[in-house]
Amino acid sequence: MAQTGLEVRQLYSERDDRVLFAELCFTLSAGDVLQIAGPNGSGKTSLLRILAGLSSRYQGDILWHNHSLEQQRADYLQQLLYIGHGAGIKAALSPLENLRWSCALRGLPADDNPIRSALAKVGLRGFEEQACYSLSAGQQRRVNLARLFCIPAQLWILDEPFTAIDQRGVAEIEQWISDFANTGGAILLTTHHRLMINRPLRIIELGER
Ligand SMILES: Nc1ncnc2c1ncn2[C@@H]1O[C@H](COP(=O)(O)OP(=O)(O)OP(=O)(O)O)[C@@H](O)[C@H]1O
Repeated sequence: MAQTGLEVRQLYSERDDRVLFAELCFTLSAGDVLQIAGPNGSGKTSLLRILAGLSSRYQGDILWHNHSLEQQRADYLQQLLYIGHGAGIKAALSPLENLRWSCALRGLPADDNPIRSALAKVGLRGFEEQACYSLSAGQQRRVNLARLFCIPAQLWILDEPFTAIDQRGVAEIEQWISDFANTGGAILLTTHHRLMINRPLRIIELGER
């Protein structure tokens, strides 16, 4: 049976005296894909930032492999790959340099080969050493997404991964999500796009009235 990865119990968060979500409960195990849906401003990014350990604006419990996040924050962050909805890169650096930083921050060995492969996988072969400010919005997004392929993780948390991505790229990302889940990864994501993946998809709707 799949090990319970992430468990959220009775999560509550508010912003400016407005409740974003309350009594939110779910589990996310190996192979699961969970979409957080809801209208603009309903709290999707807020929830993902909480689960990525970037915000403490919540009440309730978050468990990773049955232990509270506080007890094993370092281990959790090492197993987690969070891609926020911003570009998430340094514009003055090249894709290669950006990813070297990301890998170094994760304590991965300095080796350009997996980084170059990751950049090729996201369609950036030939752009490895060009400053990111000279890349298009979609290409910059792809630099950030390349982290999916050079940083090992058990859990992907992806905030609007399809932003600025062309139609073919959208289908590719859907395939990456399916592949990651098929190999035992767990994925939590937000998107306004109707996901087409060959895995069972669970959806939690925030801001339901
Ligand atoms: N930095 C901030 N300061 C003050 N309020 C904020 C901040 N970030 C978000 N909020 C508020 O929190 C609420 C939830 O925002 P959040 O970004 O989580 O929504 P969302 O569901 O991700 O929206 P979208 O679909 O537009 O990305 C909104 O009402 C927003 O105004």
